Amino acid sequence: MNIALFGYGKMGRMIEQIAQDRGHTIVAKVDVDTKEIPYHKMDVAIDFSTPESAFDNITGCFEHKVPVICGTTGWLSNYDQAVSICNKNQSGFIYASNFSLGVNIFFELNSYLAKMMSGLEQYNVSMEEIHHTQKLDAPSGTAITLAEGIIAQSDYKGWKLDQEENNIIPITSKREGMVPGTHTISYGSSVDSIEIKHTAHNREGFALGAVIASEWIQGKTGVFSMKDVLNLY
Ligand SMILES: NC(=O)C1=CN([C@@H]2O[C@H](COP(=O)(O)OP(=O)(O)OC[C@H]3O[C@@H](n4cnc5c(N)ncnc54)[C@H](OP(=O)(O)O)[C@@H]3O)[C@@H](O)[C@H]2O)C=CC1
Ligand SMILES: O=C(O)C1=N[C@H](C(=O)O)C[C@H](O)C1
Repeated sequence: MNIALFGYGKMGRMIEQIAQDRGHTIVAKVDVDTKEIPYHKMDVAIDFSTPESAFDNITGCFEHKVPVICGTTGWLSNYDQAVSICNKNQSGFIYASNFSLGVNIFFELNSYLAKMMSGLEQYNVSMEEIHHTQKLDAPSGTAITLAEGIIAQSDYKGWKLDQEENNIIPITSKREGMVPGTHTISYGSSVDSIEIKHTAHNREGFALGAVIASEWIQGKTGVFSMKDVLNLY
């Protein structure tokens, strides 16, 4: 498979390594200075760039019918527009706030726990995410997906960063050293607490998931999620 990398930073480099190990070829590394983007060479584009550049990168690919796997976070106010450009051009698209198998299992666990806890008024939920100091967005995309998972199963109406309000999930974002990504969800009452936590030890899981998604989307048109790729129940 011929892969183009949009963004060749920490994730782009890790994806290159894993993709080559799985027999794929990197045909382009696109960054802000790239003058001519060789869409005709690409079977798939993988975007791990920046919140500011992701939308233009992705939609440029759709206009050339190149399917896109996007892991960039912090640009989702334009997600619906990206979906309609994908559909209009009969291209393929998977966005995931987190491509790792472990986090996608954690998403399911989070929904299940939220369903069990809904209606138990003695418990309040809160979330903490910790990432490296170079991260541009807060809260993390993964924390937003986790909050959306809780909201779908409960009476919580939304989430807010560093703010306690009725029916709102408070999210705390910490930036420390080189932390690849740690997410904790806590339900607290006056007598006890329940916590679930996912800790990434490195970026390999994210990168492998993105390459597996790229393999999966070959020959497909439409908009999919990692749930489709991993076939989790
Ligand atoms: N979904 C998931 O599983 C994961 C998502 N992420 C997300 O992926 C994104 C990238 O993360 P990470 O690799 O750690 O970040 P990095 O900052 O290490 O890499 C981003 C790269 O994008 C480049 N870039 C800047 N502008 C453009 C442009 N217009 N087109 C293409 N590339 C551009 C940057 O170049 P320069 O440095 O020259 O500006 C940089 O090399 C983030 O949004 C992060 O949250 C990260 C890990 C997992
Ligand atoms: O920026 C990162 O590093 C990460 N970003 C994603 C997010 O915002 O959730 C995924 C992972 O946690 C690492």
